[in-house]
Amino acid sequence: MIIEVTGLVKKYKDYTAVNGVDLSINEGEIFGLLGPNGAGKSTTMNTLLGLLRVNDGTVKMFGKDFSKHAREIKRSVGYVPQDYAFFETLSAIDNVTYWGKLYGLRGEKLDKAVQEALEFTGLWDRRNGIAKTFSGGMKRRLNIACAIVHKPRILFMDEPTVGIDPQSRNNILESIKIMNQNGMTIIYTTHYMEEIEAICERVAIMDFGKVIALGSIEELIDSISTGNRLSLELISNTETAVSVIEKTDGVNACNNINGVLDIHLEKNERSLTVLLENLIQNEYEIKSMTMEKPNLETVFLQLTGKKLRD
Ligand SMILES: Nc1ncnc2c1ncn2[C@@H]1O[C@H](COP(=O)(O)OP(=O)(O)OP(=O)(O)O)[C@@H](O)[C@H]1O
Repeated sequence: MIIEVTGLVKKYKDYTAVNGVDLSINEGEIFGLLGPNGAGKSTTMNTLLGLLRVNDGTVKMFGKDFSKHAREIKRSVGYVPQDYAFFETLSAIDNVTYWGKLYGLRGEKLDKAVQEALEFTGLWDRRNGIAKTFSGGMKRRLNIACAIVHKPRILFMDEPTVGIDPQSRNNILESIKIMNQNGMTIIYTTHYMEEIEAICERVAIMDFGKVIALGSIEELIDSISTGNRLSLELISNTETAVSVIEKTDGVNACNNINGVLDIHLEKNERSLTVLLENLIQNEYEIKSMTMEKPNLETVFLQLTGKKLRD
């Protein structure tokens, strides 16, 4: 276990933003913190990083109590904040050098580390460019270069893809996988479930300052009772089909949405077969059909009754 958090509480005056969070993170994993805006992800991350004082609870990193060994622990930790952590008026190379120096690197070791961080983030060719002239994607990559120059063992990333185009986002997600393959443990917050599904092994889902579910993506999906969701278009008689479908074994709900039947199936391997057999027996003809498997959004919806991005 590289990080162990027990009973973490963080209050802002009377408001409890993190309310008794327990987390255990294994060395070498990409661990996701998923939750809607305001769930307490950033606050959790900032307390783990020692940037905010905790009101209660303990944090251990590398087996050591953070409150007693903060200085030593911080040398092996990197942080990519949601906001840009570089000077807009400095060049990329000057920014990364600045961060390298803050972590105690000097001389050739510093130069080599700066080059490696800029090469890794694809910014070496633009190293003399001034940060404020960079595109959103390049700025996000520069933020990462500043955070990894000292080669941390644990990297915290707080929504590092906010406000960038899909190509830059994929580029960043790919580089996270490479850093992880090279041995870095990564803690990643986002409110995009697709990002968690793309890179994380395990995820903690947060809502109102609490962890409401924790496990691998498969474990979380297996833990809910919701099955597949079917969108079905019939050639005719859509209205009468609703009651037939609703009465079919294995169907939880059926709604007619502008001529398309939105059907929620039970978590049962046979529910689709039974439904299709019933429709054919009743002489309904199918025009089109798409099926959506349960995902982390479904897990969140079942646990909280609301959507991740409401
Ligand atoms: N400095 C602060 N003072 C008072 N309240 C705060 C402060 N920072 C955060 N909060 C509140 O604490 C709660 C948790 O915020 P936090 O930023 O940790 O959530 P989050 O899950 O990271 O959300 P987001 O995805 O929007 O960053 C929110 O209700 C927020 O308004």
